[in-house]
Amino acid sequence: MIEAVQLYKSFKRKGKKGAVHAVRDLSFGARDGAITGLLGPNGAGKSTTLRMLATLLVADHGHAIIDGIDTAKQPQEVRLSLGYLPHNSGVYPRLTARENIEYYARIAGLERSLVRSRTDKLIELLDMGEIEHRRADGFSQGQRTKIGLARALVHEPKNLLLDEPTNGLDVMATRSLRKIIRMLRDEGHCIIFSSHIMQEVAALCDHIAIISEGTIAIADTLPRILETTGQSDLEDAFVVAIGESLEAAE
Ligand SMILES: Nc1ncnc2c1ncn2[C@@H]1O[C@H](COP(=O)(O)OP(=O)(O)OP(=O)(O)O)[C@@H](O)[C@H]1O
Repeated sequence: MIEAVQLYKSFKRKGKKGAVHAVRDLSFGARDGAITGLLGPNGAGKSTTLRMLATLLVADHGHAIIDGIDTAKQPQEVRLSLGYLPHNSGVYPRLTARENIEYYARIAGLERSLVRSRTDKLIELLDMGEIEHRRADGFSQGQRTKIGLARALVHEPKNLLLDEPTNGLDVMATRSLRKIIRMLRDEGHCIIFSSHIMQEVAALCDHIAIISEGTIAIADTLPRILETTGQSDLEDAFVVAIGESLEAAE
């Protein structure tokens, strides 16, 4: 279970007055055994929110609670139960694809035999055989995303935070990813993924949190979001929810 409670995060602007209010008064929850989609336009605050949940950024105000633990107070403990795919996939260019994954598996404390078997499994699942022994320097966006995903998944974490996980993936890799995410959901994992792709979120998510200008415009199941906004598809509902949220903020 992941809860964001009234999170705020601002960034100072170098050499300028004022700050960018990336996230403001943002609250939502993500259940275990469910896929929660964080859906929002460019610059809405999705990555900033995920980075706070992943303990990489400290909120100015508010709390992020993961399985009852406050991420600001016990970040090390929280990290043990987290898999995180950052927006830029965070790949080490001098390591091969396999080395990138195995390195994370070792950091997560997996035994040597598990490091090998889990890495083998993910390389097969994500169809990475051809790049397994190549250095990541120069990899395409999709190839980097696959490494980032494998690293997020290798220790089979209870909670998964995926920042635009289909970024650069081809059709087959996207299908494999959906299969993996659904399988993990059915095993009881708590999964949050960010996206600005409506079809992807509508197809995969049990719960959707629409974010606009750093705050949650609406968070609910797809049928209830359609009902509340009086629309018949997610794209129209998204436009209505964001418009209402901006009006309320004025
Ligand atoms: N380190 C930073 N320094 C300054 N501004 C930042 C920083 N990180 C994020 N921002 C700003 O905060 C706002 C939210 O950014 P964020 O990356 O969280 O949005 P996003 O919803 O993930 O966007 P996208 O879909 O384009 O990736 C943006 O205006 C962005 O420019």
